[in-house]
Amino acid sequence: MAPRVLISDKLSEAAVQIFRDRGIDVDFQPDLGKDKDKLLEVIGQYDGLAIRSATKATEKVIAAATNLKVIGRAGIGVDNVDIPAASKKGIIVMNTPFGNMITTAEHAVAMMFAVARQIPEASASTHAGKWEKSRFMGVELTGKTLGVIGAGNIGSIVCARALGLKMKVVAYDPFLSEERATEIGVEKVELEDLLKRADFITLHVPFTEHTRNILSRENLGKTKKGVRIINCARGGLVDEAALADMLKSGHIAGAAFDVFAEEPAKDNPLFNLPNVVCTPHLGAATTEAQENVALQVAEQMSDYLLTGAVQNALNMPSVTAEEAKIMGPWIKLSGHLGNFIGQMTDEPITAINILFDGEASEMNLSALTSSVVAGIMKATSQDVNMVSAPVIAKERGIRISTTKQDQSGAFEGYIKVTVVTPKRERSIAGTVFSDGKPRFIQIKGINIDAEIGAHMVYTTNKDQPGIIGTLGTTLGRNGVNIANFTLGRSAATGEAIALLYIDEALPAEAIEELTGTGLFGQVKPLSFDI
Ligand SMILES: NC(=O)c1ccc[n+]([C@@H]2O[C@H](COP(=O)([O-])OP(=O)(O)OC[C@H]3O[C@@H](n4cnc5c(N)ncnc54)[C@H](O)[C@@H]3O)[C@@H](O)[C@H]2O)c1
Ligand SMILES: O=C(O)[C@H](O)COP(=O)(O)O
Repeated sequence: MAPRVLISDKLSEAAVQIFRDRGIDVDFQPDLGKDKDKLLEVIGQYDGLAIRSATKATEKVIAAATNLKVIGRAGIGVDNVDIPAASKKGIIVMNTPFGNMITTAEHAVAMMFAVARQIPEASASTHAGKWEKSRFMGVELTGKTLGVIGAGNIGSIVCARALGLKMKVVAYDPFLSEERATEIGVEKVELEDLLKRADFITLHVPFTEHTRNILSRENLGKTKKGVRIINCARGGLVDEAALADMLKSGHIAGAAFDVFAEEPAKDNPLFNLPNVVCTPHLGAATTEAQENVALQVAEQMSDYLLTGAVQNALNMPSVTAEEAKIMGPWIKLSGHLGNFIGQMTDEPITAINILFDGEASEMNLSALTSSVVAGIMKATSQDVNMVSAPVIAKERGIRISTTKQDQSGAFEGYIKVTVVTPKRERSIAGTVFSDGKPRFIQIKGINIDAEIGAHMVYTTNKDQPGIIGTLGTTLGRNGVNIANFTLGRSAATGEAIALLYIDEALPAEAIEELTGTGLFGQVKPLSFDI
């Protein structure tokens, strides 16, 4: 059955066409996101949810989304999505980080001009037939200092435009390197310095616990008299009440805001103050940007739902469609290795160490690691996947470490997983043969060559004659057909292991019989999601 996607915000209809062309069953209901109850009622039917900022993908919505695999944000900000809740449920959250950045940067620059020359008020006055030529005295931008808070995708475009306008640009961004600052032609400064020096301040940071109220009353008080403030990033970055007070006192000369602490903004301290320019979150509202983000989100969501390729996800490493094809068998192998250990382990796991050798070490290790961890967790919970497993592991305090090497002799590459519990360490290694089939090649340091089947049995015993016969006759007597039988032994410890791939699950009677012989240390039935 084709995957089903709900578009619950006003996306360009270009997205609908992409989904249809890719064979996805799409429901375009652009106003549904505003109706919380309706969204809760229908969300369970969909594999994908495509949104902008009006739909709130809250914990409650995510809990009701019993089939949801991906949330696609046609835009940048994902503060309307409960990402931890989505991750825990194994739902990928992706955005389109580049599709509207130029448009939004242009809006910030337009707002800077608007507030410098009081264009909206002058326009309203002229429309009213007043011709107030002497009322609207502005300031030039040339030679003025622009303080940019956050020099990422949008901030750095604003910097480039401002330099073109012959402004001096200083940027505060703790994650901006000196090299990058030089490359984009700005002076990297501390926030205090920016506040003191800027004639215009523009914000381009995400809304996080660190950036909330970054322009607090205290920080606004440190600004240069006559400063103008532009916010086209997120509401909540500036203390609106403090800003209103300082606009009234004349310390701050103007403000241009596209985003507000509460949206839709109906009643805001900044409304109706002179020289405050407001737009209703229009930063991304151009035909070009809306086409870009709609096309991108539809392509990304379709790729994920149809091929497993992951692009621009916020809670999962990226895997291209090409990588997904090449890595497919290795991702399967990683899952099986994890799942073997998960099924063998009945104590709390404290650490997972993964060694990637040769060919495997050149792949997307984050994706392979997530698959190992998901495989381990799947042994105890069916609902876990590559998105949720690392989150659950972190919650349980499991340390995950990875190592790369290139030493394989017999194989082009392999993966070895070692799991540590308070009592012991357990390890298994596997590879992918040229036929694309994953194999187990080592358990407990003992070499084997085992095909992986849906039903298997793992046994350990003292290396002595008669074991193969006992296994064969017991399984035969219980009507179990053996598809593949692999043995391995350690000369050092005198221990032997067997891994059997069988046609159906091992009945309890067979396990009892084998255990009753006293020949086996362990008789463990296993199952794998092939
Ligand atoms: N108004 C709109 O319609 C609209 C449209 C698109 C994006 N946005 C918003 O614009 C903002 C910027 O988007 P972007 O795509 O440039 O993001 P980005 O991730 O590319 O850049 C954000 C920058 O902020 C920096 N940063 C993070 N924490 C910081 C801190 N505490 N202090 C200073 N800098 C910090 C980061 O290092 C990064 O360089 C986001 O809030 C986004 O939601 C708004
Ligand atoms: O984060 C974004 O991409 C912008 O805030 C745009 O939001 P919108 O899609 O609701 O216009």
